[in-house]
Amino acid sequence: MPPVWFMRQAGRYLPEYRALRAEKGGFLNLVYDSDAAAEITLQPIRRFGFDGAILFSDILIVPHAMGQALTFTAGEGPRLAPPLAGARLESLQAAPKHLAAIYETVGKVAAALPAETGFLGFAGAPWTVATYMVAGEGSRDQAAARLMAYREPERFSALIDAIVDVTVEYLAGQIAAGVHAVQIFDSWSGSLAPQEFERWVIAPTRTIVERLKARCPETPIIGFPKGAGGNLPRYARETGVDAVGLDETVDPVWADAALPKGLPVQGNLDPMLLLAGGEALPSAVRRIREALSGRPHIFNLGHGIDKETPIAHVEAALAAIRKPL
Ligand SMILES: Cc1c2[nH]c(c1CCC(=O)O)Cc1[nH]c(c(CCC(=O)O)c1C)Cc1[nH]c(c(CCC(=O)O)c1C)Cc1[nH]c(c(C)c1CCC(=O)O)C2
Repeated sequence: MPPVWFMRQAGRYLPEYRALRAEKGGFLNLVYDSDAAAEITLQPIRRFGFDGAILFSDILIVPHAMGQALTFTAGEGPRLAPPLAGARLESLQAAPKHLAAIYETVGKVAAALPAETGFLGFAGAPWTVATYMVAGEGSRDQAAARLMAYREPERFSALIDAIVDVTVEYLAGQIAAGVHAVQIFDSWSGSLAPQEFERWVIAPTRTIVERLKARCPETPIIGFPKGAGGNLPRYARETGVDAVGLDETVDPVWADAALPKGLPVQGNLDPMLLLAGGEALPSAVRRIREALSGRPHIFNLGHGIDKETPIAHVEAALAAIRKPL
């Protein structure tokens, strides 16, 4: 049976998360309160016995540490101010002061986790983080960052380099504090033309992997280039990541044939099917497991769990994942 965890397993579909969030008054208060963040990291482990815990935090903590103001307003999504499209990059700093609380959370979780549970740290990939930093908010097509990359490639490159530097320190800090593996989320890798994918997804990811491997050679790195599609084999071969995450649009039979033999993969149940539930759920779980049975496979969703997902559907999926094939 494959080990299993779910992206966004610590979050709003859990009543115990919503209760703590209401008590503490907002998402960022939870992230920077290491007791609360450790508790939330552990909630899905207690309830479901996932094989992996993922640190409760957010990819936008890095831009926050670099000096952008970060707010999460209910119903609006995250905001970073000022947006970098118009601001001076010189205003950015590699200020680790925001990151100390995160390492404290890691230490608390590491001390409390059952011995058999893996512990994942994470960061956003430079491209995805830059899309938020440049626009100051989420966007459908990442137009602001794509434009900046074409119009001002040197300035954009300096931004990517700055994010790479902080991300290497941040991931090494999480590892030193006790995570066992790290995942690099490139949620918007699907919005780039091929050469741009090479330059802004593959190259900076490879730099992070090389620099992290030099410092923490034993720690596995999972790359998750969401939406990469046909670029996945190239990403797998050229970045040096130890495992690749597949989003729900990837046919696992194709991925098994196209990806390097023996490379561990993670994924890729559709979070919408988990939300819908029903008979199709166990059969989809089975198809994914069968397709990936010839290589190391970490079962996961193709993207984060939807906040409306019923607990019973998570339990049904886990039963199917834990059943012998
Ligand atoms: C793009 C991105 C973000 N954050 C993240 C990504 C990459 C993965 C992906 O593509 O989903 C990653 C992330 N965000 C969160 C985690 C925690 C660990 C986990 O359980 O997976 C992780 C790994 C908590 C969170 N991050 C956020 C919440 C919801 C906060 C709340 O309202 O309680 C949680 C639990 C908020 C967030 N954070 C972000 C957005 C766009 C939003 C608002 C939209 C949304 O709510 O889904 C940025």
